[in-house]
Amino acid sequence: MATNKPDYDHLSSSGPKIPPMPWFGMDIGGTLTKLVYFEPCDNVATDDEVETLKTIRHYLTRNIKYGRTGIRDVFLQMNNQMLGGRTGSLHFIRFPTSEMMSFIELAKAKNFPNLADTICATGGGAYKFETDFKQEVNLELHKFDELDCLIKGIHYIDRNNLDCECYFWKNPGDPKLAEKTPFDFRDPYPYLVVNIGSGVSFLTVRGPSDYKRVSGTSLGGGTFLGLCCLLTGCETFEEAINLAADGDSTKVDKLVKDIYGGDYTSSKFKLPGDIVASSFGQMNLKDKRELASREDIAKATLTTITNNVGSIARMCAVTEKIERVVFVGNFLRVNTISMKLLAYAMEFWSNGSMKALFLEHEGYFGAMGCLMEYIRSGHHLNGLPNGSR
Ligand SMILES: Nc1ncnc2c1ncn2[C@@H]1O[C@H](COP(=O)(O)OP(=O)(O)OP(=O)(O)O)[C@@H](O)[C@H]1O
Ligand SMILES: CC(C)(CO)[C@@H](O)C(=O)NCCC(=O)O
Repeated sequence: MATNKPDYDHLSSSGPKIPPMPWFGMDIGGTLTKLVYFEPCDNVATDDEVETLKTIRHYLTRNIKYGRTGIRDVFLQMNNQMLGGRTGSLHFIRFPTSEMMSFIELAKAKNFPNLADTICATGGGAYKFETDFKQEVNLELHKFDELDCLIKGIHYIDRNNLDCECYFWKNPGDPKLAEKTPFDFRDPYPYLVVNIGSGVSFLTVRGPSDYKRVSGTSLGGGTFLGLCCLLTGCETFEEAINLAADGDSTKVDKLVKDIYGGDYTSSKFKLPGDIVASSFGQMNLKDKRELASREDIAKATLTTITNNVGSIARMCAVTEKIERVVFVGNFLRVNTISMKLLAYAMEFWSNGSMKALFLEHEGYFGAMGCLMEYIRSGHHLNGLPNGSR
């Protein structure tokens, strides 16, 4: 993807000795745990490897649902991938982090520690659950930094997805004309990446290994879901998004025109009447509260969080003199409302100079980067206590 020499050439067959199968990368986030699994299909496996792969196929890649809450995102599967000199498919799996103890129990029941003695993990849960993995299933968690993994994962997937990974929204403000459009991201630097998970991190990326976290906000995907559950009584992210899709946030928010009776136009300042002056600004009045439906409240919650993230992103981009802003994280899953809002807001507030970009594997980059770190580690991690590298 980059004009600069990429930093993952070491994943080719000429790199250091590759680690034993199975190859997993796990990102244990504040809300969701993401798992990327590389399944080789090149028929060069040893007998031991064949057995291991067979067992994993039985439990993992043969299924698309695991228990009540685990899901494999089949539509994101990447075939014909060359990693560490092997050819195979990348599988993408997620489950709520609140189910982690059940996952560990399941791994114990299915004798997973017989298949692997090392698991590479990133995200806050790699630290939080480290002793549980050790005590319950005798598995060493080898920890990698979540933002390093995020950037590595973005670069790998963008470069290697045979279908187009990166896209933008054409005419985002017009429901009839809005159109998802491929974007050529081969020469990406510099760009700002906005990772909207439970909380939000903002990073400037100026080269394959030249990046820094420039800002963050606690008002993120976790806030949207938490507030929506509190205010509407919904139970899941999908339900919250479906409610929002049928809602009208202007019943909840106070717009500029609710204050001015129209646009705010003076000799010095201009604000269109249709933009939000105060999120939830009508909800102090009993009669307005009675008129607002659950759908309206869900839409207002989604709009509030999205606009706030968009506004911080724009400020970071201005300060850092960057024009391309890449939004990732599972908050954007099945959430075209927020993507279009972000796309419209970035364009509108920057007078067309900034572009909002999105990536198909939105929440999986950390787990992908973690898998790459495992492969890069070669044999080094296996059998060594964590931290001895
Ligand atoms: N099935 C789902 N269940 C719960 N939240 C979901 C789901 N799908 C999308 N989301 C949204 O995605 C957010 C979590 O995103 P993501 O997985 O990228 O972050 P995380 O890694 O859990 O959090 P953090 O990086 O802050 O530790 C949730 O807060 C919610 O807004
Ligand atoms: C704590 C992390 C990095 C965990 O992924 C994320 O949730 C985040 O960036 N939260 C925002 C923290 C802040 O206010 O900067």
